[in-house]
Amino acid sequence: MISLVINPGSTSTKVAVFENDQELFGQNISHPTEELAKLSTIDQQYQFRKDAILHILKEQQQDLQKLDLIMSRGGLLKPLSSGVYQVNTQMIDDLKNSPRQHASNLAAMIALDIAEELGINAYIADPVVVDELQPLARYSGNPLFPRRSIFHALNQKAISRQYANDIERHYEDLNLIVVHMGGGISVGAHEKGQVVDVNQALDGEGPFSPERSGTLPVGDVIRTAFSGKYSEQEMLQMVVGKGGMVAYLGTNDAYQVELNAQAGDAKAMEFYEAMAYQVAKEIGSMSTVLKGKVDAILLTGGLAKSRMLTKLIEERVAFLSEVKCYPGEDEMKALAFNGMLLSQGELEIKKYQ
Ligand SMILES: Nc1ncnc2c1ncn2[C@@H]1O[C@H](COP(=O)(O)OP(=O)(O)OP(=O)(O)O)[C@@H](O)[C@H]1O
Ligand SMILES: CCCC(=O)O
Repeated sequence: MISLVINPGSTSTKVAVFENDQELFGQNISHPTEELAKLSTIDQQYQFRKDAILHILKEQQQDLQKLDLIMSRGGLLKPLSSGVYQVNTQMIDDLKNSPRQHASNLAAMIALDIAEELGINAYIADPVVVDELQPLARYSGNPLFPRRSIFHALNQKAISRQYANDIERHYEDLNLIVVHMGGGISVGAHEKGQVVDVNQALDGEGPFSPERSGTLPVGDVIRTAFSGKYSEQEMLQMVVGKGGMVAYLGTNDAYQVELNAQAGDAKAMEFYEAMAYQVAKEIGSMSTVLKGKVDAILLTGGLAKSRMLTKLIEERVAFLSEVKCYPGEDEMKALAFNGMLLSQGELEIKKYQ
């Protein structure tokens, strides 16, 4: 079974071709801040990402006719249970009308477009809106603003299962704190296979990240929003896209910031320390959700490739439990794996409605 896997992230587009769960070809296309800043509408983003994917496939002489199905990362749909869903027109309508924009909204649209041309099906798995929050986690502080579950569900679940497999236990028997650190950063409390609490990692709360502000002092934000100096769009961009590292240092490239820090740039170094500090605080907070019963803390995502960052985090949270790093993300393999199970009839296809 041959699958095409596509995953538009906030700072990159990943594309791969798998035979069952073995990667035949894979490429991570990075998108610098300046390049993304030119694309203001969802249509422009859609065309840009689709062109990037088709260009790479052509350049690598990948034969699209041999594909059996397309797996893609899910977007900002309504809250859903964990699983695999066939892309349908209802899903595309909801993605197009989503009140929040996010790169992952494009995945199913691009997947369906390519799939229809080839006469095959497209699916999403564990979208960012997987919601397993416990009732107490839904309180914010005002009933107008319930807390929501928007996070890197696909990678957090895949890494958790990989860890469980590594220690020969079942995911459903473990309490884990999983930290995905990419363009956005999510910290999930996994209690016996359910993500019972997680920061709303898109435009809600939690640590700042390469391109997001995370939690901000809310009174100051309201006063700034009503100051007349900024449009709604500009305020939202302060939170997603132009927040965090982009706001402080003007780039979403943490690797470059790390090189600068190592070369003696004190501002870059302090920024890195502050990012680790905020991530560690969020981990501490999630440890109380699990009442201190934490089997392991798992660090994953592009930023987990940085030994410097993971060491800074580890030195603050190692007292809680073992800390393990799974650098990069396993989202592509997780999507391909779901595709393989589907083709073998071992997985239920959920209907999006
Ligand atoms: N070796 C490294 N050291 C430090 N940072 C790194 C390294 N490799 C990648 N990064 C950083 O990781 C970030 C990208 O991570 P990732 O690819 O997981 O994000 P994404 O997929 O675009 O976004 P998201 O995961 O939120 O959907 C970038 O800031 C990149 O510079
Ligand atoms: C939080 C939603 C997923 C992402 O940041 O890319």
